[in-house]
Amino acid sequence: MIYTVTLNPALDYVVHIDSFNEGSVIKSTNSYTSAGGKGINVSRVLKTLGSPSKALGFVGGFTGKAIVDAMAKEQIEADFEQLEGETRINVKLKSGQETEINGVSPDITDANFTNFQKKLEQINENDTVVLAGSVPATLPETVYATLTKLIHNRGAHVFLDTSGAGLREGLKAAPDFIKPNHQELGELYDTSVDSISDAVRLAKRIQTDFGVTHILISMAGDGALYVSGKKVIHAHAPKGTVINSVGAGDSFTAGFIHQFKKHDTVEDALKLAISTGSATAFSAGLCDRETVEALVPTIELQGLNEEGIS
Ligand SMILES: Nc1ncnc2c1ncn2[C@@H]1O[C@H](COP(=O)(O)OP(=O)(O)O)[C@@H](O)[C@H]1O
Ligand SMILES: O=P(O)(O)OC[C@H]1O[C@](O)(COP(=O)(O)O)[C@@H](O)[C@@H]1O
Repeated sequence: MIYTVTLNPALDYVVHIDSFNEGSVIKSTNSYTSAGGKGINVSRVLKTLGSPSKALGFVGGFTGKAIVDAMAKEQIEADFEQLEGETRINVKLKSGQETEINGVSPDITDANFTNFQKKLEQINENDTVVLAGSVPATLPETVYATLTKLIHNRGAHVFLDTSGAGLREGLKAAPDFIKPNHQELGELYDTSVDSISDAVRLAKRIQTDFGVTHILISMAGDGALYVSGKKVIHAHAPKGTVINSVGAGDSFTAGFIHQFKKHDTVEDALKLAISTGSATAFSAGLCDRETVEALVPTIELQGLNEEGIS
């Protein structure tokens, strides 16, 4: 079974405008809401690809109810801990450029967290648990390390997709898979990633410093890297018109796990990951299966040496 954990879900409010002028009244040309937050998006895309999953995390208020209703409508199993406050609204402004205003997370009490941890007792050996998204303000930065240890004790694998302090602390518990994007990777070592070889060098440092087995680095239009042991693979992203890249990273994660859980090669998993991420980037909302399947045969992989050179 695949579980997704979203500690900090969001109702995404996607607003299209012709141009953004600060201080003026702007009429949107199109807008919609979407149940979001990283683990929730992963569950939604897994469903599209044909993998069942169960979504765990915290929701509250009318925004939380909108998420619960959306999951039920899409027939995705979910078991969220209910909070007193309201799940945040994240505004995604599309004006040619993409601007994001992410809301404030509701409070999570000690009792809420204890109830949530009880839900993790259903996890069994060989399950995969995706821990994804930012750490809410009322939880400690070490929360992903705590959860990773707990999940490892139950014999399951952990896929961690987060950034900043949550990633830095989470790495200390050696999750099995991580997927920072190239900016998040740079932030981890207080540097910038300006080339594929920069990304490979830092991925190798993560191997040495934290002992993570499968390191995926997504790089938007530059595709993605997979680093494990001595293996280094660069997957090229297909060319296309980007309509909405919100959820592209989560779609990439879903594509990788869907294929990897079938015991296919990492090469096949990487091809599906790129196809799924790019299919979402080329779509108005999250991807559909036809768009993903059409991209798979177009994806090119390139083996690199440990310096990131072909
Ligand atoms: N401009 C783009 N062109 C083609 N594919 C893209 C583009 N942006 C994102 N993608 C696809 O989505 C995946 C994840 O994108 P990325 O922006 O790196 O993730 P995140 O949303 O986590 O920052 C990429 O590996 C790629 O497959
Ligand atoms: O938890 P975070 O890091 O604030 O991110 C939440 C946002 O990320 C998303 O999950 C999209 O993530 P990606 O674009 O990285 O796939 C949105 O649905 C949500 O608004």
